[in-house]
Amino acid sequence: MDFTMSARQTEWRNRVIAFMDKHVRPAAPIYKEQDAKGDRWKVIPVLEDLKKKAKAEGLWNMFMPPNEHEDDEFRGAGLTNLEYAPLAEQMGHFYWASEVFNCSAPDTGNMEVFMRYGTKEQKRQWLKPLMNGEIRSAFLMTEPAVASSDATNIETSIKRDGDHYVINGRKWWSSGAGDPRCKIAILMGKTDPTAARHQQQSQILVPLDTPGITIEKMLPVFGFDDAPHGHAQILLENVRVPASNILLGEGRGFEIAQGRLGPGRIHHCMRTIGAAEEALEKMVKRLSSRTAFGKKIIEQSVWEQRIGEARTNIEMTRLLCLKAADMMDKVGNKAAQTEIAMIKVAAPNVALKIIDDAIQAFGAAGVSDEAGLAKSYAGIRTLRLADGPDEVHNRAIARLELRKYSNH
Ligand SMILES: Cc1cc2nc3c(=O)[nH]c(=O)nc-3n(C[C@H](O)[C@H](O)[C@H](O)COP(=O)(O)OP(=O)(O)OC[C@H]3O[C@@H](n4cnc5c(N)ncnc54)[C@H](O)[C@@H]3O)c2cc1C
Repeated sequence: MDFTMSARQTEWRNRVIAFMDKHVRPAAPIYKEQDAKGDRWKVIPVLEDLKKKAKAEGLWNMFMPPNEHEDDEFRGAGLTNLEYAPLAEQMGHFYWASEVFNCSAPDTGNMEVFMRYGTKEQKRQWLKPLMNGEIRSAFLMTEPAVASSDATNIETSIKRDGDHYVINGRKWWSSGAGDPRCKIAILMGKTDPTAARHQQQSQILVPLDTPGITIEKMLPVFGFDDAPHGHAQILLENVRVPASNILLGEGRGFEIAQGRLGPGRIHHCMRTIGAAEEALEKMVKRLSSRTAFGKKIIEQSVWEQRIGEARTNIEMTRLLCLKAADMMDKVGNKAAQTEIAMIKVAAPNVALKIIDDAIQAFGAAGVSDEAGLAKSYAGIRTLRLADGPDEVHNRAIARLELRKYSNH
């Protein structure tokens, strides 16, 4: 085991840190101001400016793994998961920063789907503008009517009709669908309800301007609308798309879902560690600057305990995250399943405790929008649900653990 960063990793990390310090951090108040002004569902100008700068510096599509298909037309930065991990962590210091580098969800997962499973034509039509940061995308799986953490429950129907498929159903928590640049959705639904459980579902491309699509409402997270990205509830009524929009073929939805979520989950975890670091820094600075009951608040031993635990937990979580990333590179996403599940549960829980302590350290300012902590808490809290709730991942971990002792 070698815990030192490679020269390449260090170089990329330093470049991202320099960009964050020089461009992103100073732009945070501008982002906040532009976000607050006027329409909620709009393009935020400072973000577009930052995207141009990042692209010009080659800090672009860094999440995209080395191109397995050797297709030059669709090549990202070519970093491994292990090389990308520390970069995503840096982006996680601001909830909107990953988009600056064209590394934000759900586009990253969707781009990987196009990369792995799309036809050349589908790649040209959708992957290219996504890679250029010109459009955005959504992933439509979860449904209000069923427990969607078990994806076999998904009910939206996808029926073949001549040269087309016709889609009917209601989706919700379709992240990113509020953005005016969001043009394409990857939808999961049932093509054959009579097939074997894991062969009933398929994934299909649905351009969001197709007739029959209605955004019924946007769903807030603890009162935050997460604009301009947002989370939509979408009704699909007799939505007709060409038969060629099906990905990989009928009944292969689960196979695609498996491929999609490995890297996507771990990107969230890496960014979550960045959010925890940001909260810890704010906590320490705030406590060092205020006095109560005759001494600096930070000198109260309870804060030493909280800060000590926070640092230890961040280090443990980062190591687990890097281990999962390394395994994905070396033995593949499937073999790294348990590590991915472990970090998927650990990262948000660790970060939430730290953010909660930081909120406490700020007093009442912590629960307002003054310190950015309330928004951070709300965002990270959703990660105990999004991409599957903690219980489902713990179940997978526990099952492997039980198997170890099944002979006894
Ligand atoms: C902010 C946010 C963004 C999201 N973005 C997207 C998106 O872009 N696209 C998309 O398709 N979905 C998205 N989701 C939806 C998310 O993936 C689902 O909410 C999640 O999979 C859980 O499904 P559910 O809400 O239907 O909960 P349910 O399946 O109804 O589960 C409810 C609860 O039951 C418990 N539970 C479930 N299974 C077990 C078990 N085996 N053992 C013990 N307890 C269990 C858990 O506590 C779970 O939280 C998003 C969600 C949020 C909050």
